[in-house]
Parts: sequence; structure tokens; C-alpha cells
Amino acid sequence: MTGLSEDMEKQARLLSSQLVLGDRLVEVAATRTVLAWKGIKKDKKSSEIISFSKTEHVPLCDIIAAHKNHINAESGRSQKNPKRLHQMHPHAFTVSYVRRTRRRRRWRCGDVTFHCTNQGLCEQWIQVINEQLSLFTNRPRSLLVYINPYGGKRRGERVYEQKVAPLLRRACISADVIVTERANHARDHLISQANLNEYDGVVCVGGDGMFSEILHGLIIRTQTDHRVDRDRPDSELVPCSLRVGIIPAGSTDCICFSTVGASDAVTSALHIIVGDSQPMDVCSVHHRDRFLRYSVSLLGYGFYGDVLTDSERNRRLGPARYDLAGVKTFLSHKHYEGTISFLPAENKGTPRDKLRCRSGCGACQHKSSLKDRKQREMSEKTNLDKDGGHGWQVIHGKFIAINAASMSCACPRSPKGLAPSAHLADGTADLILVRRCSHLDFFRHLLRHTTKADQFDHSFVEVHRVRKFCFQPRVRRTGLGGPPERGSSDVVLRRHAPVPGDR
Ligand SMILES: Nc1ncnc2c1ncn2[C@@H]1O[C@H](COP(=O)(O)OP(=O)(O)OP(=O)(O)O)[C@@H](O)[C@H]1O
Repeated sequence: MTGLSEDMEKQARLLSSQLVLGDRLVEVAATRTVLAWKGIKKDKKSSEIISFSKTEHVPLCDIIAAHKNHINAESGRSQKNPKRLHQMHPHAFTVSYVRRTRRRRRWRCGDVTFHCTNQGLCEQWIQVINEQLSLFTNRPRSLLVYINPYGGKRRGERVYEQKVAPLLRRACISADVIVTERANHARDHLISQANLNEYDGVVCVGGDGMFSEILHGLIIRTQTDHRVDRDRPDSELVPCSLRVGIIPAGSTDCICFSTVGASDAVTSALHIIVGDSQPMDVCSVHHRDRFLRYSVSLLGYGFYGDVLTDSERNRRLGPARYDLAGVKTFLSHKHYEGTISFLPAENKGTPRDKLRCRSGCGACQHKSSLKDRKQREMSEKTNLDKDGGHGWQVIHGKFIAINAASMSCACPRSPKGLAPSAHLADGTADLILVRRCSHLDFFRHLLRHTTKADQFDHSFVEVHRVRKFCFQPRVRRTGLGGPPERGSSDVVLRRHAPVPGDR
């Protein structure tokens, strides 16, 4: 037998045969971790089999499935001299796998078809490969899919049917699909009707708003099932047992872009199929000991809050509504007065370091135990009660924008995002305060979101990495924006929902 590669020689082969690939004879071997093949030919003099090409291989964790092919008489016609080879190898199977492209971290599905001499061998190959794939317990078998038909450019259903469903079928993953009929349909269904035990994950086909609905549905359902009081900011949330997959079909798709590294339906579907996951921090927002909402991306008060509020009124305009609302809000140039108190995150890097959070990020690996977190929370509380909040910092001022980013919030328009160094799952958020400044200065700051320049390098911008923060707007007066009632909002960062992420 010819050697495939040194690495393969070290591992026990599950199966090894001489098959045909295209117009050449190859030796193919499968181990527990890799499928590899190499071109071979018979030496005319010695009749020995010798190898003549370099080994190609696909890691098993990148294989989607192996399927039997239905060969037709035409197959192979375009190739050099395949007819005889194919007559001698009339049975075939195709292995589908993840192909990484160089283009902006996009993944595609690649196929390689091997021809065998007999049906038994063909079936043996399919069985061996699929048996190994079934050992990957992180891969989903059954999914619950929610499609928002009105998100973004209203292409959710088409994107799912054309790009995602065929891949799920190929990977033998079953999917129950619900096309939503109204806002909060998915959230309500998850809270009160969905039989979550039947599924390995939930898939969101839509934008950030739709993801937020699903996140709320899952977290609220889990907390209700475990009788956790959501109104208490110090309640320990019970993690959801299901992962959430995101197929981007919205306007900005920032959560998908920041976690997967690309805003592309096929790439997301492939991440879901191979069982990738990425934990994410979830931030809970409370007002006077009442739970308001959860957030995993951006909480914006002032400029971004106003842009979102205004854009909601023009939803019929599609993604262009953000541009319109952005220009209007920018021209209005409002500022908001208030007091921000925050608890800085210690030993968690800084929002201006050059680290970029990717899957496998060291800062997000550390899982503090429940005991550690309880102790930290107790000491934070004691410090707060003892001397009015030792460790807490307080800033009073007039602000154009107060933003808390629990992730970079990168999107195709702003590839490094609002908070380039924010981590996905380290239990902190980057609190960005833009103080009152001139129109021109604010424009310069906004412009930097789209360039490589440091957007925090302005005298009127400050940024802090925080665990918790609280905003107390000044009582509303004529000409001053902000919520009508007096009171403060607390934001608490937690680790929580896993989503498929980049590897
Ligand atoms: N069938 C439906 N009809 C109307 N609204 C819906 C429907 N299904 C979901 N929604 C709501 O549409 C909102 C926007 O959806 P989505 O996030 O998918 O699109 P989007 O255009 O990217 O919007 P955003 O930029 O706000 O994220 C969500 O907040 C969701 O609650």
C-alpha cells in the first residue's frame, strides 16, 4: 500500500480503498479525524502501485454528510479518459464538506465524488463516514426555525428556502419552520407553546430585532420554568439549554456579523450544521427594580436611541430608514444631561487595547464558578452599602450619546464596530460616553466608525469597560430630552446564550 501521509499512518484507518475521483485513480482512507486521498498509478515495469500526487484531505469535523449518487450514463463525458475507469467503477458517493473561502470569512459547501467498483463498497464508505459524524454530539439533529418575512429587504423566506433548507436536508437535520405572522409571534411561541425538549436548537431567520425576540423568548421561558425572579437585578439567570442560530436576513445583522464574522446565510447555515457555538454575554436592564429587557449588542441612550426610535416610524422604507433617521437625528443635535455611575471591570483589558474577540478568545474562556460570582456580587453590594459605592465611579455631564456595547457591534458598514475590542462573553460591556460637542466634532467621531482610526481618540469621548452601570437622567425640562419620568436604569452584565460562532 502507498503511504497517504505520515499523520494518517499514525492513526488507525477505519477504511481504505482504491477509488476513482474524476479521471484518476486515488487511494482514499478514513480515520477518526480525517478523510484523505492521493492520486496513484500502476508502475508499468514492476506493476507496483505508486503514488504521484500530494495528499488532499478534509477534517472529519468539516464534513457535512456522505450520500450515494445516482450515476447517469453521461457522467464523466467531459473528462479526459474517464469512460473506462467509470465503467469499472459504476457506483459513486459524494462527500459534502465545509470549504473556507478567502473572501471575508465566508464558508461554502464543497463536494467530492468518489467512484467505486461495487455497491457494497460504496455503502460501506457512506456508513463509515456517517457513523463518525454521528459521534459529534455538538451537531444538531432537530431545529425549530422562525422566519421573519418582513425583516430587512423581506427576503427571509426566500433565503431560507433557497440557501439554508437544502443544506439542512443534506446534513439530515430536521427542521420545524414557523413563518411569523406578527411582531413578537416568535417570542410568545417560545414562552408559552414551543416544546423545547424536541429540539437541539432554535434558528432565527431575520435581523437583530428578530434575534432579540427569540433571545427574550428563550430566556424568559427558561427563567419561568426555573422560577427565577427576573425583576431582581441580582438574580442568577439559569442558562438556556438550547443554542440560537442566526441566518442573516435583516437590515444590519450586527449580531450575526460580530459572532460569525460574516453576514452570509450559507456561512451561518454551515456553522449551525457543524455545531459551532459561541457563548454570549446577556445584559439585563432594570428600572426601579422592574425588569425591562435583555440585550446582547448595543444599548443606546441619546443619539442611537433616537435613531432607533425614529427609524421604527419608517419601517416601510426598509434598511434605508436607518440612513434617514440618522441624518435627522444628527441634524437635531440633541444632548442629554444626567449622572452615570458604573462599576469598572477589573483585570478585563481595556476598550482601547488592540485585542479583537474571536471564537476561542482567551478573555472569554474563563468561566467563573457560581460561588465566585456570588462572592463578587456580595462584595460589590457591601461596598455600595458601606460608603455610597466604593469602586463605583460617578460622572455627571451633558451627553450626546451614552452607549453600552456588549460586543463589538461590527457590521458590513462598520467592520470594526462601535466597540472594536469589546468581548463576546467576558461578562463586561464597553460604556462609551460622547459628551456634548460641536456638530463637526460629533460628525468626525461618527465618521471614524467606518474607518480604521480610533473613534475614542477625541477629548469629548470617554470609554470604560464595566460590569454594571446605572443612568439617572436629570429631571426633564423644556428643551431637554430623555425619559419623562424621574428614575434610574440599572444594567447588569451576565454570561448566557450560546450562538453558533466562528471557529
Ligand atoms: N410577521 C411579522 N410582522 C411584522 N413584524 C414582525 C414579524 N415578525 C417579526 N417582526 C418584528 O420585526 C422586527 C424587525 O425584524 P428584523 O430584526 O428581522 O428585521 P430588521 O429589518 O433587521 O429590523 P431591525 O433593524 O430592527 O433588526 C422585529 O423586532 C420583530 O419583532
